[in-house]
Amino acid sequence: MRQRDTLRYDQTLFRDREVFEFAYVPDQLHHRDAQSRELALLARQAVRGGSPESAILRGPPGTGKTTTVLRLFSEIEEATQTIVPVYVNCQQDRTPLAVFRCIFEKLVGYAPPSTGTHVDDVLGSIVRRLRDRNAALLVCLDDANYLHESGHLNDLLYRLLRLSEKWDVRRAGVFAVSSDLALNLYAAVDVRVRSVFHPAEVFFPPYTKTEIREILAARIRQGLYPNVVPRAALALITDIAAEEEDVRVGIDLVRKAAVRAEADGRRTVTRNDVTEASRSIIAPALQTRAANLSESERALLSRIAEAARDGGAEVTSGAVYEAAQEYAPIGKTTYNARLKRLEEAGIVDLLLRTGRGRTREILLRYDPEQVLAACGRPGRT
Ligand SMILES: Nc1ncnc2c1ncn2[C@@H]1O[C@H](COP(=O)(O)OP(=O)(O)OP(=O)(O)O)[C@@H](O)[C@H]1O
Repeated sequence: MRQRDTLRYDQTLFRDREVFEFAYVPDQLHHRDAQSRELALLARQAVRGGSPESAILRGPPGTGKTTTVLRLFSEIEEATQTIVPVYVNCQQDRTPLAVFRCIFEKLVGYAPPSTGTHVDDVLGSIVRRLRDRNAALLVCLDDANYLHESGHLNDLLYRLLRLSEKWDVRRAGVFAVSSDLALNLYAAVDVRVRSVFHPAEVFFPPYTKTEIREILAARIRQGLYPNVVPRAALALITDIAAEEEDVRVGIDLVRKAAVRAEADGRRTVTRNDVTEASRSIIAPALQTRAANLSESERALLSRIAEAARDGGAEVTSGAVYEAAQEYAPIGKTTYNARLKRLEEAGIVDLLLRTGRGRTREILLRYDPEQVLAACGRPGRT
């Protein structure tokens, strides 16, 4: 009986909840073939006694950088013992000692003593293990920008990449990951390091809307029972994730919407579940957009959000103008210019309605409470 493929009323909507966990690495990555191939090629240089090559992985948040590396690392681990892939989260481990402790733990199988350990002692143990196994290190420094910020990037890279010269082991490879597009990690290291660090640059562009939909659909197939997320709900989730330019937002929305439906005893997710779930998701794009507005534009946006929150469905330009006058009188031209700015900023849509007289309807693209929070005002208490 195909029990796992059918859903009974007393069952959960989830086939596998782990599929929606933050640390989940899918077996198959979509739309990252080029990057996966390039990184595999760099790692492969270590086969037959060589050393892995280094790379800098750049791309905005949620473009699959970490997942692509972790996927490759688990394939390497299955395939060979002569490359030792080590993943380090530099947001957590920001000093050379902390990073070398991670490497030690991976090689030895347990953590070094937590106090009184000097970096050279840890390094000594690492080198002995590498020699015993005739293995080469391949270290992923995820969020390497934190190492740069803490002032340790140079020192760490220097020690790591010079290991081979000093101790006669195979040269390590480094995959340095950064989602800070304004930071050029290679330019940030000094000449001493550059003499040993020759990274390839691997770029991860934002996913298109179609790509986001395909990634989400695959995740849904894996983690939920069939037909739990109908087409219309997936379309809305895709719209929101594409607007945020972050597939992670979409994955989180699927999980939250399914949890809502499940709690209600329903077998399918509705668009309303998605809208409700989206309220609890931080909207990074909205935050940035609101932060770029002037004080007076934000004040106007707050009036619109209050009207949408309190007044029901339709918010007209005329009504908001009246409400705005109560706070600080402004002329029609200034008002219209500010309204236009809000539209250009991608926070509202202005809809001209013709009929009896011409009315302009203001449609908020985000939940009113979220808009108020982004404007720095408390929401409904
Ligand atoms: N191509 C893909 N196929 C399947 N899932 C993906 C893909 N790309 C990203 N994901 C999923 O999206 C989420 C975010 O991906 P990931 O953490 O790898 O992004 P990132 O670029 O490292 O982000 P950040 O810079 O914020 O750390 C993860 O849950 C991951 O599983």
